[in-house]
Amino acid sequence: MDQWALLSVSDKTGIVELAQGFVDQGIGLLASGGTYQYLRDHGLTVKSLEDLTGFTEILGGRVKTLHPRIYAGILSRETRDDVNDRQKVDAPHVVAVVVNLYPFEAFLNQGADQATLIEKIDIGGVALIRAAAKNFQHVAVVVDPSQYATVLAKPLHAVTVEERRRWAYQAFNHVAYYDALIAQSFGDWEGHQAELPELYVVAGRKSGMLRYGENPHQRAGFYAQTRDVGFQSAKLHQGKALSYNNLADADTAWRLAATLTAPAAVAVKHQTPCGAGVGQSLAEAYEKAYQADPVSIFGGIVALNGIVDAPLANRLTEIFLEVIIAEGFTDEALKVLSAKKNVRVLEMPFVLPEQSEEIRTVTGGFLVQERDRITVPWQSLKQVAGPAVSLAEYEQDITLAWATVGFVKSNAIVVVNAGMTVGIGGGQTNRIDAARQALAQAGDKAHGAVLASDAFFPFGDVMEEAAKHRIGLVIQPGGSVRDNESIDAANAHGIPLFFTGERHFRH
Ligand SMILES: NC(=O)c1ncn([C@@H]2O[C@H](COP(=O)(O)O)[C@@H](O)[C@H]2O)c1NC=O
Repeated sequence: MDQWALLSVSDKTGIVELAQGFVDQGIGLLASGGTYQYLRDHGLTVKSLEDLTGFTEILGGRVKTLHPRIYAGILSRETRDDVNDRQKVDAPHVVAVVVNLYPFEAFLNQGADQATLIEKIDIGGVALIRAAAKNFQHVAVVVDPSQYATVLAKPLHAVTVEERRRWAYQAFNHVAYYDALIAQSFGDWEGHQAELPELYVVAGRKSGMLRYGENPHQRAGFYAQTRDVGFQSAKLHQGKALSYNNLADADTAWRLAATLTAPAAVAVKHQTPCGAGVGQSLAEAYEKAYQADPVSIFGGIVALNGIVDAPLANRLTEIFLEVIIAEGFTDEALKVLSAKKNVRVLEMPFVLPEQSEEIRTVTGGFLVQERDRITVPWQSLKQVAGPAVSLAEYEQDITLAWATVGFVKSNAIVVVNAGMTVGIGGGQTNRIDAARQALAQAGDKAHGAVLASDAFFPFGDVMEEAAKHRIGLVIQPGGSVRDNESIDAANAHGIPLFFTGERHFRH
């Protein structure tokens, strides 16, 4: 045989057809242990790599294809010296390498333990792929059964060098992704480190192209990350695929609703909450999220951290919502929602990932930070002004106000009354405008309400504004050089003022 294809695959899907295609072209088959057996069992004539090298697979498969005769066969160029070398070691002339790696990712997704995962780290397969991809001028490299149809579309000798380079590109991406998952797992086993790693690797698998990005002229895709739960495992019951903007908005709605433990509903527009409510039931929570701002919620995204039943589904369909996300839906609720074909209905668990990082690009690089986790720091909450007050009485409103303000773009002020956001001021370049916006929206509902600020008050003006609107309690991080202005104003107007000692910018 003049030319050989080397096959070593974990996933045997489609391998017989591919191998038959090579045979039909007069190309001989070389295969590693299990692949060899599989092809033989399917009636193909194949030579085992053990026969070729005279070297038996050892260490339970840890070493099976790592042999100079194999690599000479794959890596030799068509130069006189290389061909001489190849012939000197009696190596075959390999024209195609088909490998798919040990399924490390599948085992990772199943939550396999460390020892199992270590055994799923492919060594020889990666080396075979690298060798063939490096020598793409002369060798075709194939790493995934989804490529087989393309490979079989024409005889191997008719494949152009550009096509082989494209396959090599896929192969190097494949190996890089594979290794990134391994590196991330080792990082996870290290546990929390004081420093972020010197080299930061991001691995994503495209779970589908998005129709477009933020605007129709921008290309976009959603890449799922193995370690993160969330939207990749969400079940879309109905409606078109989510768009780029839908996903970004849905993330804010879902994260805020998942931050709250009481039954909660959150409405979001443009990555900013426009209404949020908590209550005894999900229906009550939604009513509040809706009443918070019945104008902005239209065409928005609503997340509900519980099970939606038919009456709630009916209420939800009274206005147009782009996306409804919930922990679950009863069958009757799904039936009700199915009448509104355009509404995307998404089911997913409301559990925030334990450990996760956020990445944002800037020109020339990317920024990495731990995700902000927002909970009221009850232990360190310090009253710094105003009359004594029972925190238990305000617990629900403080919790909602503090969580919501952490999800509103800075500068952010949120006013909450009776488990409902009555005023949200955000995305302002100064704090007093954010306060004025929130308080104007709250109107009479500001009376006795909780006002939360994502960062400290730089002046006493926000307290003065809060007093004008008869706010009941103020919670803010504190830490300004002019904290005394706010403390004096709170004392003068008899408003309890609490410092959290912790801020929650969102830019
Ligand atoms: N150690 C080696 O020399 C080696 N060479 C190839 N493999 C992998 O073994 C698998 C195929 O093995 P088999 O043909 O025995 O079923 C493939 O996933 C291939 O990537 C190896 N296994 C792990 O590294």
